[in-house]
Amino acid sequence: MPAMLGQNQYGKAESRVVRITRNGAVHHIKDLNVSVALSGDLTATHLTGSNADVLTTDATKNTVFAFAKEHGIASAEQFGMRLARHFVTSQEAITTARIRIEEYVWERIPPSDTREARHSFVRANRETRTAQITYDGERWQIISGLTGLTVLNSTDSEFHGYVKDRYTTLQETRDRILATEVNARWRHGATDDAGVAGADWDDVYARARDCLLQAFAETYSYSLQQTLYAMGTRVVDRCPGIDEIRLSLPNKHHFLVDLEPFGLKNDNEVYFVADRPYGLIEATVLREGAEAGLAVL
Ligand SMILES: O=c1[nH]c(=O)c2[nH]c(=O)[nH]c2[nH]1
Repeated sequence: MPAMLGQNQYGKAESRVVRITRNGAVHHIKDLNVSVALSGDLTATHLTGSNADVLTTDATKNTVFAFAKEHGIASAEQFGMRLARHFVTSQEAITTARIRIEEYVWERIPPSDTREARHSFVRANRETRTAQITYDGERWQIISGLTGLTVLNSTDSEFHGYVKDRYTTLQETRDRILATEVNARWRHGATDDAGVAGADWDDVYARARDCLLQAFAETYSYSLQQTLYAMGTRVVDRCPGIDEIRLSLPNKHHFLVDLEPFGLKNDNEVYFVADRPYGLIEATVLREGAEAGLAVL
């Protein structure tokens, strides 16, 4: 029996689109991972190599970004329906469109004072809390921390004035998204039995976490390095039990999508989220006079 073509589909998987809607100074964010799969009468392209009925996967990705600009994202369901309808009704060969969407939910970071929460967010799934305890029969070393605390500022971040060598292509920016996944380890200063006996570890954790979030939200940033230092300093200043903190912050780059080819203006609204490579910014912040004791993460 000769071979024959069975079920087939194609499209662009995992377009990461972030749509910011600006309501004055108060911003709203939608963050989706969109996968498009189209099917229909695509026998010719598989059997003969003719691409006459092939809408490129590149165009399906562009449609996701252009629709985010033109129509906004009210809900993943509504956005997916709009896309699916578009592909099926605009392409004669396409009879079925399957749009899979993961939505990453963001919550506002509450300010430490009475100001309104405007443009700083924390990813809704909780981080992982970590602890490392070392004891030699006399002295304790307690290192606590967290990984995977994902945060984003949709404005109040600039990056310019850096070295421009032969290989520098990055454009300077006065308004960008600053996003990172906070990985932190902090060392408690008390090392004897008396010092650790009364410690409320949950309370210290909650305070350190709050300090990290609030410093991230409240720092007008000229680099992730500067934001990192502000976050570490806030922890050392406000948590008297903590002598040292090491932060490892991947820069989760959000690039503006060029919508000009579709006759659309991108007014800092539609971003492409790159997952790799990423900048990795790391530093330790120490209480003055304390000895460095944290190994590099
Ligand atoms: O905050 C930043 N720091 C950098 O060192 C850097 N390098 C880069 O390409 N983008 C950024 N952003």
